[in-house]
Amino acid sequence: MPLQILKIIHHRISIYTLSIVLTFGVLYGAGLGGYYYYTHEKVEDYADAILARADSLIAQVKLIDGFRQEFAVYEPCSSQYLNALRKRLWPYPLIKDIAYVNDEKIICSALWGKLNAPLSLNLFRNKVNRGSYTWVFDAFIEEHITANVLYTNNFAITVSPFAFQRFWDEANKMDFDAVIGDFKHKNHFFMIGKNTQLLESIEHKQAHSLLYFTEKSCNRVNDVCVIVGTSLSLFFKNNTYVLLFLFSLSFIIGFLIGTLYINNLSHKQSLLTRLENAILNQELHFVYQPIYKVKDRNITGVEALLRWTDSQIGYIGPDIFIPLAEKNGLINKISQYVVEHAIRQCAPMLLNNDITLSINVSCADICSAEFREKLLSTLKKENVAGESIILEITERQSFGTDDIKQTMDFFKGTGIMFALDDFGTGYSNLNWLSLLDVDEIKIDKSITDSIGTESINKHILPGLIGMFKNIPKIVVFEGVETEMQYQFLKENVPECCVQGWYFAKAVPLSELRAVLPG
Ligand SMILES: Nc1nc2c(ncn2[C@@H]2O[C@@H]3COP(=O)(O)O[C@H]4[C@@H](O)[C@H](n5cnc6c(=O)[nH]c(N)nc65)O[C@@H]4COP(=O)(O)O[C@H]3[C@H]2O)c(=O)[nH]1
Repeated sequence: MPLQILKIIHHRISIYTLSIVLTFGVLYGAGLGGYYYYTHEKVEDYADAILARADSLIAQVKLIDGFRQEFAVYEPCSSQYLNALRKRLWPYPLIKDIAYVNDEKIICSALWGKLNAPLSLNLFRNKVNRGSYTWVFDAFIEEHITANVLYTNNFAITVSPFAFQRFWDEANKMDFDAVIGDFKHKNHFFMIGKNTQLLESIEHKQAHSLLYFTEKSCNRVNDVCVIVGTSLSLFFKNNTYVLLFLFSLSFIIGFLIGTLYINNLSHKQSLLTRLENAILNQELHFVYQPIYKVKDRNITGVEALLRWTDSQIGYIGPDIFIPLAEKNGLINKISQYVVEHAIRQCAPMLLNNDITLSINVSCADICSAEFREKLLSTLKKENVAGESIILEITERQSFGTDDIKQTMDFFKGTGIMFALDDFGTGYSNLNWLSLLDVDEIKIDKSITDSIGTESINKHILPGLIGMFKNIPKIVVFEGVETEMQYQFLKENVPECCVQGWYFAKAVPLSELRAVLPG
């Protein structure tokens, strides 16, 4: 296989690989963002739901506690007492039992009746005093039975072991951990999930984990806070479906982007190759647009404008192929082509008429020795005076003014003139005007367009006109399209020149000869 083809294949594979990898990166990042957002929302909802459950548990405990005086009328642990407890217990699903306590020992309860022996509440995991109440968490009741009990004096309320049961399912499914504690995180009451130790350490800043994030939901009135935490998985918890989906999507999108890029590249390359061939085969041609003195409508010069009609693509405007040539280092060839062909074509016309030929050149070219050589030799060969040529320059390639100044100095003795093109646009402005001693200023069509309109340029225009009156340069207004613009310029800038469709469009040389006297 020829080396060239191998290079192309290698280049294409690199583009596809890069495009797929980048797409995967973007999709992965977006997926991770979405996954984080989803988990975050879930964690928030989870914390809120647990808090709501804790709040209703506290509400139920408070309600039952409020019945204490009602039970006090009966002999403790009598059958009436126990009956009253059972009746009150019935409607509260989060409460398992109500008991009579004496000396921190359960004597009897709604569920167990009178106990054979008092049950001490002194074996527990955690004990928290809250005002006149005491919470005992995981109090030992019997083998394999523990309970969370709130007691005060002679009264104890046992929380249902199922009060937070449903939250365990979600904790297991989503890898959530939750701690229910007081507002200041001093006491932790209930724990849900497998990794609550890590959550507690992170919460108390004893441990750090980048991929573990926490959310809080608190109720200051009940002095309860629910803290939920979960670890983020960089690989979507190794969910093969998600990963496979991401890979496939990245492959498809990356492949499409790669193909689009390659197509675009080859289109540009083919356009460039075509342009190169067009220059080589001398297929580019010119049209010429006359420039008039506004006060008497006499033609003072013509501007050479390059045209390209490709045999396959058709007409391609200079606004497309000139920037393409500038970007790809072909503009010097174009400029030499323009100089050689336009001067040769116009030589007889320039000899027989007192007019100038304006040629568009790139700043980079006029500074090149090759271009200077070509221009001077063509002028000599065609016997055309330097005074007949105006080189139109713009700042499009942001070329340094120092080099241009040097070039202008170089051409000084030759009579060749310089025009600052597109004045008033981003490419050509007052800064350039002050730095370069040009012979002519070409006012951009956007400023001419503002004549008679309310645009900002209209307000700038009077100032510009005042300035042009005081500088000894030829001023050419480009793109004059209407009678009104013409009349305005004739009245306000009678010394200026004009160019535009109102007077004449750019035409082939044969048509131009018809309007010239000589
Ligand atoms: N709407 C409107 N347009 C008007 C009117 N009067 C003239 N024009 C157009 O305005 C452009 C004037 O040329 P430019 O400012 O030098 O701007 C030129 C110049 O920057 C560049 N260009 C054209 N020929 C050459 C060339 O030979 N060499 C280089 N380097 N650039 C060229 O391409 C640009 C566009 O050239 P064109 O498409 O020929 O467009 C020309 C011309 O056809 C008018 O009344 N109304």
